[in-house]
Amino acid sequence: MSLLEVTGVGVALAGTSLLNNVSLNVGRGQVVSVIGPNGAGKTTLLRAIANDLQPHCGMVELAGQVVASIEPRRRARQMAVLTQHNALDFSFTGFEVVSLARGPHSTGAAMDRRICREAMEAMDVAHLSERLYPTLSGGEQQRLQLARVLAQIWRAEDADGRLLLLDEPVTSLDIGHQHQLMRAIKTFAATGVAVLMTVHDMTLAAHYSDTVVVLNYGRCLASGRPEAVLTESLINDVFATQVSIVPHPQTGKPVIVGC
Ligand SMILES: Nc1ncnc2c1ncn2[C@@H]1O[C@H](COP(=O)(O)OP(=O)(O)OP(=O)(O)O)[C@@H](O)[C@H]1O
Repeated sequence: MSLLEVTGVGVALAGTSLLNNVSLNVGRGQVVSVIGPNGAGKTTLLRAIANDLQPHCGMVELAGQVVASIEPRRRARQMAVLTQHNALDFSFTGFEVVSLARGPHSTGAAMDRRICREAMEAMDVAHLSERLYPTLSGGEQQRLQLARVLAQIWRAEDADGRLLLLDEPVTSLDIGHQHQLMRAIKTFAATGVAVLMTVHDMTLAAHYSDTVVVLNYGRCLASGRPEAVLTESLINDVFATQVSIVPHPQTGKPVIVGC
């Protein structure tokens, strides 16, 4: 059984169907990327999984338990969510922002500080500890928020069955930090965490994901290994564009080139 099991989920808001019969699985240690055009339903899917939206049908289970039925504080030790918008106008320091993640835990101040420092090092933001959050650049804020969600589910011994949900985590990041972040996510997943993220850059998704899920008009169109799913015909159809796919010179993984 996979750690995250989404089965036949449907979501409707304001009389409009936003997700229709969506199913997917993410196992421990796996990285799964959801791709699709603007408005396809990617954020809605993450919100339904995080219990932020109530599906009108279907089921979301984490480690065999219906997510909506998990006690909220326990759920916060198991599941961390990076949303697209993380506005914060308080003059918190970088370290204080990351420390917010340890609220659901009772691991003690010394351990919490250590975990926050380790998560900040993983996201290359240790040097921003004393900086005031509102004074940071967009990319620096993004990486700090990433450190916060990692710190929330950092240790396997704090929760059985950890899930990381990331909505467009590489937005605002330069190419160096995009790859550094994706490598850090892979390393983190390897500690037994299931990772589900939305990504617009299909080349990045192909390079770092075990599975790619294609969503359009709230429906799951394809799911599988990146090399199998990311074909020119599927991308051209779904995104109404013309792309070429060439193998990466070192890894052989698909590189998607728009024109
Ligand atoms: N509260 C709401 N009421 C009505 N429609 C909504 C609501 N929230 C989202 N939608 C619509 O649902 C659709 C899916 O939105 P969603 O944010 O999930 O798309 P997305 O795939 O994440 O898009 P993007 O790539 O642009 O971030 C969009 O057409 C959006 O306008």
